[in-house]
Amino acid sequence: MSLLETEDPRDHRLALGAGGLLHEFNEAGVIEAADVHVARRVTELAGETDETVALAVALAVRAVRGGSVCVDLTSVAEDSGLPELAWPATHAWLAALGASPLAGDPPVLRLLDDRLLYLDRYWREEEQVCADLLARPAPAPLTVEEESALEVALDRVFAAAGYDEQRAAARIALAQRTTVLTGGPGTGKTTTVAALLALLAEQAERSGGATPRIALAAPTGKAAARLQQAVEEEVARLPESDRTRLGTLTAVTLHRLLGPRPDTAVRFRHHRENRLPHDVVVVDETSMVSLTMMARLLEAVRPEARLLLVGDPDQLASVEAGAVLADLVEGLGARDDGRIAALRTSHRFGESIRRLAEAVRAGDADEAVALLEAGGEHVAFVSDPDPEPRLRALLAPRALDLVRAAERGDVEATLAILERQRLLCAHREGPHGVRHWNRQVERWITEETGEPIWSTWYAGRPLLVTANDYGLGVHNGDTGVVVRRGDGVLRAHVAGSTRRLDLATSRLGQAETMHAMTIHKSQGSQADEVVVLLPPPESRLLTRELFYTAITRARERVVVVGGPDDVRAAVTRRAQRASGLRRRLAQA
Ligand SMILES: Nc1ncnc2c1ncn2[C@@H]1O[C@H](COP(=O)(O)OP(=O)(O)OP(=O)(O)O)[C@@H](O)[C@H]1O
Repeated sequence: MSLLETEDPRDHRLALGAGGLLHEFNEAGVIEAADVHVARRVTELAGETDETVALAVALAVRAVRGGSVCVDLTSVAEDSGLPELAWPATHAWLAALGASPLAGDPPVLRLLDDRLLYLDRYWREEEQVCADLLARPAPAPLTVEEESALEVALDRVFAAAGYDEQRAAARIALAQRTTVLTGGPGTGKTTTVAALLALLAEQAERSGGATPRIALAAPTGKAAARLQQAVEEEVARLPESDRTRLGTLTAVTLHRLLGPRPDTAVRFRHHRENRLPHDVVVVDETSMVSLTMMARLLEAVRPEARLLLVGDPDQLASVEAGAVLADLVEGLGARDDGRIAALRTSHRFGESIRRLAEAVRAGDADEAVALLEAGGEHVAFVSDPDPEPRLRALLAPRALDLVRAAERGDVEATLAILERQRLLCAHREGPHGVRHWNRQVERWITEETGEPIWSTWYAGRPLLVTANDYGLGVHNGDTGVVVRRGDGVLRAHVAGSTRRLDLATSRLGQAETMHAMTIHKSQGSQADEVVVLLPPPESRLLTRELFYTAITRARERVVVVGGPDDVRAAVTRRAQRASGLRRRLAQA
């Protein structure tokens, strides 16, 4: 079977008129029409006639589409699953690339280590991220008095027993300008952040400085809202002196922090010449940050500001190219001058969810299947050949509760019901996809209420915002629900990153129904119960990172729907992303 299943000669993924190597690789499904077009255009403009170079350009473009920032020319034939194609010999290929005008000045293509081929933009972004990170100066070591004051302060902010791991993480973070704080769900990352902010505020006060300006940010509106709520809860547990020092903290999206510009989506108001004013910048859910966004963030943060990058490197990487958090953990972790602050003990999950997540993270398929089959209060496995009846029993009651509360006009109740459960799918389309299951849930609602759903907008329709609209104050990833107002009019209530919004349905341009959502879109959010619908083993989307991300969205219970083979395939397949960042960071 070819990679893109391009048996149909009219397939849009086949480039018309492509000849030679490009044609062969396009037809085999390794590259798509768009890759071919870019490769032909770029080589034509440069006067490059070597078709192995054109193929390399097409592969570099394809790599970015797949989330990698570069392509490894030494392994691409093997990785493609089609080594029998006419792949150029690596040595000759590298020589052709080295001699190509595309590698000239200004370069279009860049090679790292005679192995990794980049489009220039990503090469430069990687280089910049590496240079900016390593250029951040270490803070001055603490004096003896400061050390003993810190001990007292640590005893205060981590007053109870059982916080040794977090204490150690806070100490690492205080000794560095940039800290990567990692940990799975519920390992106390936010608790550590709150304590650390209190320690920094106290240090500033002790040294006679002003209260530090703190920025809290996350890649999506939903993640920012969660961050804000979690930090508020953890700050509320601190002694009054610390609470007073910290004041009110507000979390925003990274886009908002950097200042969006109407003319471009990849540049911001804050940059190297107009830095962010903050003394401390905390970024949560860093696994979702792309290479481009990390480059923009690092050039905007003042070199002497504290930067705390928080996240779980085992989760899915960003939608756009890069696997920055995992690269930072490995790259900085390999250096003598940068320490990763890692939290490992979960304080929130029921033991069974934690063990399942750990088995998946570690790639232990037997253990994952055994835990699912054993089941329990917090974990359930639906492996029936036709799961629909069990899914209906699981999902229809919540959907109906939503409709009833929305018809009553009870906004608080509908938004709370929304948080109770999520149906997560790997795909958008097909029998295991979001679209199919959204329709299915709507069908169940109709069957149970006897009232057909005629319109896109109905009371109890759960919403997922799919684009930022700064005018309205809604962000991609915000969730909401349609509620009937007292006068009968339907209104869209969206839980935005900083506030609730009550909008006319006609104003909410880009929103989808959210009875089901993709695992990718669920990143950065959680629900009490998560129902994960696994696609069949051959699905290329089904990876360990995807499955781990889905499971760890659950606060109290996870239901996995699929067969043992689907689970095994998910645990075994890795989401590989090519990048040179970890190598650059480790060796610079
Ligand atoms: N050392 C500890 N002992 C007991 N409970 C703790 C400890 N650390 C944190 N907690 C509690 O565990 C819960 C999870 O902590 P926290 O929110 O800080 O984790 P997190 O890593 O930020 O989670 P997530 O990434 O899932 O949001 C919170 O209710 C917190 O109060």
